[in-house]
Amino acid sequence: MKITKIETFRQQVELTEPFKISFRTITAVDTLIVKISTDAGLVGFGEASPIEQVTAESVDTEQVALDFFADLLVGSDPCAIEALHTKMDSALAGHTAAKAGIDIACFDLLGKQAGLPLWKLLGGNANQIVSDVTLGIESPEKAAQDAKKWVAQGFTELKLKVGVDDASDLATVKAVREAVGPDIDLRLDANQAWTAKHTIHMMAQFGDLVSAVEQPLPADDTRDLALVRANIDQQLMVDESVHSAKDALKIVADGGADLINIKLQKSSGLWGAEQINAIAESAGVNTMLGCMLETKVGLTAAAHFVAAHKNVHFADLDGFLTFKAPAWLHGGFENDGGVFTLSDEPGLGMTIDL
Ligand SMILES: C[C@H](N)C(=O)N[C@@H](CCC(=O)O)C(=O)O
Ligand SMILES: [Mg+2]
Repeated sequence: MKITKIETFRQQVELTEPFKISFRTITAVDTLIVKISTDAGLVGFGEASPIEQVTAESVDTEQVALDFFADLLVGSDPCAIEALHTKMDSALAGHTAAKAGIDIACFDLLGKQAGLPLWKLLGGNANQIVSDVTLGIESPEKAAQDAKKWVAQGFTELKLKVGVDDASDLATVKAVREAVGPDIDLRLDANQAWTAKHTIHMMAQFGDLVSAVEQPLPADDTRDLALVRANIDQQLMVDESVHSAKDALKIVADGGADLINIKLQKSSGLWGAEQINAIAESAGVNTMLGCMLETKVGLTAAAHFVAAHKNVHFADLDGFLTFKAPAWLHGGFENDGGVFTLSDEPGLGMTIDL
C-alpha cells in the first residue's frame, strides 16, 4: 500500500462552557484533522491538536508542517510506521502534533489493512477503559455542583485543576470531596504553577482528600521532582515535563515520578507513546493517557492505546464531554459515564465525513 494524498482539514469546535487552567482559558477547540488516502482505496484519519504553551506549536505552524510532510510522504508505505517517523524526524525536528496527526492516520490504516481494531493490534489488554473527567478552575460551589453532576452520570475519578489561588484551591477540594463522598478518586493538576517548596506545603494541606498531583512544577524543573516525591504523601505525576522516551528515561532514573501522563500530541503519536510506556513500565512506573483539547479522533486513538496496555492505569480522555458534537464525526468509543467501550471495527473504528 502507498500513500497517494495527505490532506488537512482545520476544524473549530465550541466548548459548552469555558475551561480554565493555570495558564489559559479555552472557549473553543481549533484543531487539524489529517486524512491519508492510499492506492489500496483505504483512507486513514488522525488529529494534530497543538498547545503553544506545552509544545511551542500552534495550529498555523502545524498546518505548515503537515503540508511539508504531505509532500515528503506521498509514495511511502503508511504501514511502515517507524520508517515514516525516521523520515519525518530527519526532515523536521519537533512538530510533535503534526507528527501525531500523521502517526494516528497511519495506525488507522494499519488496523484497516489488518482488519483489526487498534486496541487489539497494539496489545489487546481489554476493550473497555475507565476515564476521569477534568474540572477546570471554578468557584468551590460551581466545582462541587459539576462534580456531583459527573458522579451522577457514572464517573468515579475526577481531576481538578488548581494553581491560581491557594485558598480557593483548598476550598474547592474540600467542597468537591464533601459533594462526592469518600469513594471517588480525586486527583489534582497544577499545570506548572508551583515551586517545590510550595507543592510540599500545599499537598500537606490537601492530605488524604486527594490521591495524586499532576505537574506541580515548571516543565523544565525536573531536578526537584524526586525531592517533592519524597516529601508528599500523594502520588506525583508528570505531564509537561515528558514529551519523549528520553525525557521519561531521565525522570524515572532519577526517581522523579510515580506516574507519567502520556499525550499523543506530545509524543508524536502512538509510536512515541509505546516507547514512553515501555520505559515507564520497565521502571515500575504506571502511566496515564491524557489529552489536549482534542476531538474524538485523537481521543479515540488514545483510548485504543489505554485498552491495549495494562501499564496504563489511568485515562484523562474527557475533552469530548464538553464539546458541541461535530456533525462530521461518527463512531469511536461509546461511553457510559467514565466507562468507554471500544468498537471491534478495524483501525480507529470511526467514520469521518471530511
Ligand atoms: C482536557 C484534559 N482533561 C486536560 O486537562 N489536559 C491538559 C490541559 C488542557 C489544555 O491545555 O489543552 C492537561 O494539562 O492535562
Ligand atoms: Mg496535565
